[in-house]
Amino acid sequence: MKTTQPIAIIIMGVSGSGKTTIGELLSSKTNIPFADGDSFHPQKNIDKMVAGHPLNDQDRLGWLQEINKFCTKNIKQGKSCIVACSALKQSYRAILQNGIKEQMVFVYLLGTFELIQERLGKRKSHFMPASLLKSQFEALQPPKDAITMDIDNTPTAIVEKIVEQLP
Ligand SMILES: Nc1ncnc2c1ncn2[C@@H]1O[C@H](COP(=O)(O)OP(=O)(O)OP(=O)(O)O)[C@@H](O)[C@H]1O
Ligand SMILES: O=C(O)[C@H](O)[C@@H](O)[C@H](O)[C@H](O)CO
Repeated sequence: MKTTQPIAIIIMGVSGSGKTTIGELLSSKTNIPFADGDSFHPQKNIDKMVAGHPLNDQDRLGWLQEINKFCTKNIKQGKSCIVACSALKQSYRAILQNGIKEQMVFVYLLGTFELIQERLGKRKSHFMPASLLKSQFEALQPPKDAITMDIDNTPTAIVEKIVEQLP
């Protein structure tokens, strides 16, 4: 990292792409605090996903606004933050960036359906069912202006590459 200005780093990608894993490791390497976007969901969103139903734009709106508020608060206080958030559509990323576009950096975790399905199959104790992966890929609009990382690599190697590319 080169910048001395505060930045909000959003680790994005479909469920199971590794946002929490990579976000936590990046946090330990950079000393920038990590927050999991999952913890900003209202209970009704969690219940819906647990029941096997994908969220729609309306369900995600308030959640994305909360994450934008959290990032804005940090930036205003002069602090950087790392947040894991699927941020699947361009319109969602616009909500996240509202008022802090220049200070927000997206890191996109790119992987195949097959690889992620396999990882989700092995993951223990998480509310998000693997059956929702197809809907995640259907909603996904890959970003053009993100630091893009192939997830078919070790977390350590991925995080090293992210650190090299951060502004
Ligand atoms: N680079 C990697 N190599 C191998 N396994 C990985 C890698 N990244 C993540 N995993 C594993 O894949 C699973 C999914 O990762 P993780 O929970 O971090 O994804 P996520 O994007 O945060 O998921 P969700 O959006 O559902 O919260 C976990 O079991 C994790 O240990
Ligand atoms: O956008 C969405 O459909 C959801 O927010 C999910 O992606 C979850 O937040 C989470 O990442 C799953 O664990």
